[in-house]
Amino acid sequence: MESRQPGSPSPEQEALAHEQTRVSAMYARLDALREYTADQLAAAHLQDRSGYAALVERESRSYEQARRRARLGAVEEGLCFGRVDLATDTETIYIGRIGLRDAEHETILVDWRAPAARPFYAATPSDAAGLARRRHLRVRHRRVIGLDDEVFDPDGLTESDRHQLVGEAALLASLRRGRTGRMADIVATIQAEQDRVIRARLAGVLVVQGGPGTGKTVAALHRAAYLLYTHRHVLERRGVLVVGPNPAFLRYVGDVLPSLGETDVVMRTVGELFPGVEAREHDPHAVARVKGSPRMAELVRAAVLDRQRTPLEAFGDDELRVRTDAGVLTVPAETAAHVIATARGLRLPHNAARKYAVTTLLRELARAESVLLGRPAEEEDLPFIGERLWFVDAIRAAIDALWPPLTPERLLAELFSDTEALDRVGPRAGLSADERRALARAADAPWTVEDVPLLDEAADILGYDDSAERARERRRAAREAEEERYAQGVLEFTGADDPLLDARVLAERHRDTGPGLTTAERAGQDREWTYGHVIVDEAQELSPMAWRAVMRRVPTRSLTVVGDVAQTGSAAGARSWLDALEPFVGANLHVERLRVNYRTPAPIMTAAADVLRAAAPDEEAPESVREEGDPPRAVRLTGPLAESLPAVVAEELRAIGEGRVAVITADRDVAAAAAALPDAGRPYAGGPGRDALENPVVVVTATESKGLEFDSVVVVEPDHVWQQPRGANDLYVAVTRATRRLTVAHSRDLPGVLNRLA
Ligand SMILES: Nc1ncnc2c1ncn2[C@@H]1O[C@H](COP(=O)(O)OP(=O)(O)OP(=O)(O)O)[C@@H](O)[C@H]1O
Repeated sequence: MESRQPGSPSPEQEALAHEQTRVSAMYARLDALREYTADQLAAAHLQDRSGYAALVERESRSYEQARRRARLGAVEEGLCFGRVDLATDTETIYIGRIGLRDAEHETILVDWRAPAARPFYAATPSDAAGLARRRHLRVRHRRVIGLDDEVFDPDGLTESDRHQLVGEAALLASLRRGRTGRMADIVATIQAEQDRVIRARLAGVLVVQGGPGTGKTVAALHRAAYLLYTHRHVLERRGVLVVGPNPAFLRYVGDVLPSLGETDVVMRTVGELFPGVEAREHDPHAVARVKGSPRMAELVRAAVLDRQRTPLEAFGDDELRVRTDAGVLTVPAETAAHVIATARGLRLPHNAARKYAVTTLLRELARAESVLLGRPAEEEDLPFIGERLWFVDAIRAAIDALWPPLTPERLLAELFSDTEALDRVGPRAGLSADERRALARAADAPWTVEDVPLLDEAADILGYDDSAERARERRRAAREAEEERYAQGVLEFTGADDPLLDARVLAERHRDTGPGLTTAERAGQDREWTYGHVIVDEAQELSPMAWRAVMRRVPTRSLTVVGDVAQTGSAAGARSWLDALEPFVGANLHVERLRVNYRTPAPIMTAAADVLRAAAPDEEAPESVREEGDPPRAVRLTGPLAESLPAVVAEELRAIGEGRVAVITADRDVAAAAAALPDAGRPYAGGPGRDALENPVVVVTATESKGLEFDSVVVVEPDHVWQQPRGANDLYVAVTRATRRLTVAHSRDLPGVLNRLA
């Protein structure tokens, strides 16, 4: 063994000092860049505003500088977290949240998404990816406080030694941290199987199937950041959409992308996909099953056809008769029926075909009027007379009865609140009497999450009356083309060769939408926006109708679909990925499986695996990365929850110290549990703006707990969860939310699948 002089630094101290020098240089460079960006931003603001060219140039500069400043601001903590030493030469590469070059343009830090950073994530003991060593740097407030090395040079290492080295220290340290109620990024510890998911190609459908805690969500979010970095030119303009299961979940994961410096992502629940409607409540299971069925597309189509009527269908009279001041105007039966049949045959959206129906019927009514008044009119005068007749209320009402202007909201509200209409239309979509009854509701009932895909479907079939808008649109397009040509000139003139900025982006940014509106904001407000890529999380919950709404937003079918068919809780959710996606993409799926559970320690996962066998016998339980942990326990509750539950929760709070406890219940018990714990957070009761998930104690139903995690979980009355419509799946979700401790608290007998805990 080498001897050291007393007081001289140990090899580890030397290594730390060496890395500190490098890291300090990176922060110095970061500070310099921040200062430079702030100066540039100030200069851009001071620029002369007069004239279009000056305005465009100013916009271009300040937008870009503001964006750069936001990125530089987001990377303070953990700027650099890794280093690789290549086996072939002496090169070392430092990996961080962003790439940095020093004043001489030498690379001092490589962005984690760049190809050069790949070996840091891809290297495993069996495939070193060209590395001699991988080093994790632990840096807190700009100080290097620790290093973990993995040596890939196999000489001198036994097989078991090598296995122990696989990034464990850094990974386990990060997994052991108490939960904060917000998901954090994992750039420093992405594992090889996750890296494959993150860097998969942009085109096509990637399905990521994995058990609870395998990092599907976190990998999907890193994939969004990776895609935006790698394909920025395509994706910046079209944006990326992330669809998540509920607002609390989106809030829970909402920090991850900004911490990676990415803000051009739209995050929505299915209930928010239709602009103007924000649905949060779900329909009961039986109703949700009907509304999610693909037959609903037929129903919506049939409902629209049902609103396109001949006079016989609308008034029970085969002639169209309208009483006006001049007398009764009559359109003969055959003519009226022909107009409606022709309008139907146009195969245009309902509101577009309406234009034909209205003008033609007005012309026929004008003809009837001229006959009635004994003033024969020339054929070419009829449209003008028709235009005048349009202002006669009775005429407008009669035409609306034959072919009304319809919004999606009006169509569905009128259909669902009219049992006769449901009975007329339902059978055409193959709905049974029971299913039709399930759809019936009051006209003013609030929209549910399950209604949103139906509204979207209706919008697609209805189109909207857009004649005035189209004329405006034509004028605007001409103006915009002119502005774009101008912006191109400005860019060439100013030599701003930023790949993030092209003439269209620049011109768009300058237009009436105002410079503040980002791609994400514009996309979020526009129902017909199509995205460059869509990521669907907890995708097993989507019904066939919800998939139709999602697919409409990504005609290129560039999708990442993330979920676990063993956790499906919703009535019309998926039991197999192929079944769910085949109608849209055929068998063209690339499936990646994640098999390691980073959340739940092995003792809890063993109990959960018993539940999984009932929920999805074909799925394998993921293997826990943490072997050790407190064994799950069962506690008998005596008396009402208000008396028995607080003590159990207090004990858990004591046991975990810093961290969060979740009380997870069946739907029927959630109110009683929340009442028993008045200080607990109820993330779903107070709307999305509240930070209830950050409360030390949270009360949620099993369904609401999907995608979330807590240090300690108390499942109350598991038998009630078990008895829910997809109870086995719900219970599986509930028992896999804990990172450290699991308790089942019960007064009724435990369901058999939890016998291990009895
Ligand atoms: N490579 C990693 N490094 C550090 N933490 C990780 C890593 N992978 C996953 N985790 C952590 O494991 C936990 C579970 O991840 P995540 O929520 O993404 O899993 P999931 O597969 O979506 O789970 P579920 O299906 O239960 O919702 C998170 O706290 C996440 O940060």
